[in-house]
Amino acid sequence: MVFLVAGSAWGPAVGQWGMHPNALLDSCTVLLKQVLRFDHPADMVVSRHFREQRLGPRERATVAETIYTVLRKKNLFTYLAQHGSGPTERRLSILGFAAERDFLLGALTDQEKDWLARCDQVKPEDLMELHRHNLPAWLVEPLKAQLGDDFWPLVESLNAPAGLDLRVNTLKDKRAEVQKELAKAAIKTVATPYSPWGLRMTTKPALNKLDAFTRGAIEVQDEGSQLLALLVDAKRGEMVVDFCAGAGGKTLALGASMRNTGRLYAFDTSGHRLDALKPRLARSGLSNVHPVAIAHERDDRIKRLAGKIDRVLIDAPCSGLGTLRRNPDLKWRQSPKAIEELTAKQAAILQSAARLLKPGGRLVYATCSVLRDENEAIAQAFGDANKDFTPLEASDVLTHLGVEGAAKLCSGPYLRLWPYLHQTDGFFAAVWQKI
Ligand SMILES: C[S@@+](CC[C@H](N)C(=O)[O-])C[C@H]1O[C@@H](n2cnc3c(N)ncnc32)[C@H](O)[C@@H]1O
Repeated sequence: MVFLVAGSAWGPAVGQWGMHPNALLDSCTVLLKQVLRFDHPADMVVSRHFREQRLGPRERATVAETIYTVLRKKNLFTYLAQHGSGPTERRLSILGFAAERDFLLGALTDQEKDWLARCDQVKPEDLMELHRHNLPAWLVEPLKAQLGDDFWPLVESLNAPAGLDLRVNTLKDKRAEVQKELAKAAIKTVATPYSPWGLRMTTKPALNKLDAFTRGAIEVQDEGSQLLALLVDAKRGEMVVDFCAGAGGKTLALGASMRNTGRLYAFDTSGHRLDALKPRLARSGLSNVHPVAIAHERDDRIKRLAGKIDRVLIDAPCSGLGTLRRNPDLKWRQSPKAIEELTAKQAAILQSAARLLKPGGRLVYATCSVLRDENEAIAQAFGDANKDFTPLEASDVLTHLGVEGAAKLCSGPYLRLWPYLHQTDGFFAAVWQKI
């Protein structure tokens, strides 16, 4: 049957196993039970499990991919699991088990084998829509209304694993040189089609021991994220604010774009996330970055900088629904109420951060959500209420920066990236100039 994943493109390689299949299936079952409580992000729960359990790299890859496959296909697998026997989480783990079928069969009872063979006979056309799109009901209507015929291509892309992009730190090296260096370490990459800083990998090797990584020449960053930083077009000697800097993915790109000159404030309400920026900053060679933990978006420190800043990026807290390829648990952890709270927060942050800009300055509002409520609706309301901000066409900005085919990345005045069209996560950005 087409739904079961027995080793995906990113799954573990064929070879010797260090564990009996039943022990591995048990490990998946125990972990899945914890993940499906949805009280913490899945990646955190998986990492904790790996710290507590001794598993080899291949077994870890299988367990992680099994969990993520179940999260991606939860509606379908829950439906199929109704008809089997034994604990639900074990049946879900069997359906998502990310290794060769023969290995899995070594762990199954005769009853389970029969049930799995029956699952294999199920055809997509026999299934209800909810078992094919694997989305929560509340998310289906807004996406269908927005996407029309593109709903199914989007769903398929969101339910597939994501690739892996690197950003080359151009303060340290040129992209072509880093590409050659990686090729010598047998890591094949291609230049990203739109970002001038990006390399797309065709495999997922461990990077953190590579010299290019430890000397700060590369960072893992989706091409879409790179394009958000590019839209800011931060220049030498400027005063720039990354308002929701988090662990600094975009801060590092902005700092390099400023050639390590001027002053770049990295604000965030989470001191913990800003702490994660520090080792990345140390590797990057940037000394123009000033991380500041703020209490909220109206913090006094923001008032003091009002009217003084050349460029502000707001990479707003959002539902993350554009990143379902990497974080499939988010579709189960978000809710209409959470989106409503987020949109209120997004509007408040945008309004407050806009005060920082000096006349002629540039404001970029961005999210990694695919929902209109978090994107166009926020940008539209801000534009209507702030006539001292002129909207800029994102495609003009990117074309001016040398991005070929920039119009294909945009919808109306906005940047709108989609996994099924651009092989990036789903991203949105709106750009204004302060009059
Ligand atoms: C999308 S994440 C940022 C990701 C980051 N820019 C990157 O590229 O890695 C949003 C961030 O907004 C922060 N945040 C939430 N509320 C905020 C507020 N009122 N003011 C500033 N930052 C806030 C969160 O802590 C979170 O780190």
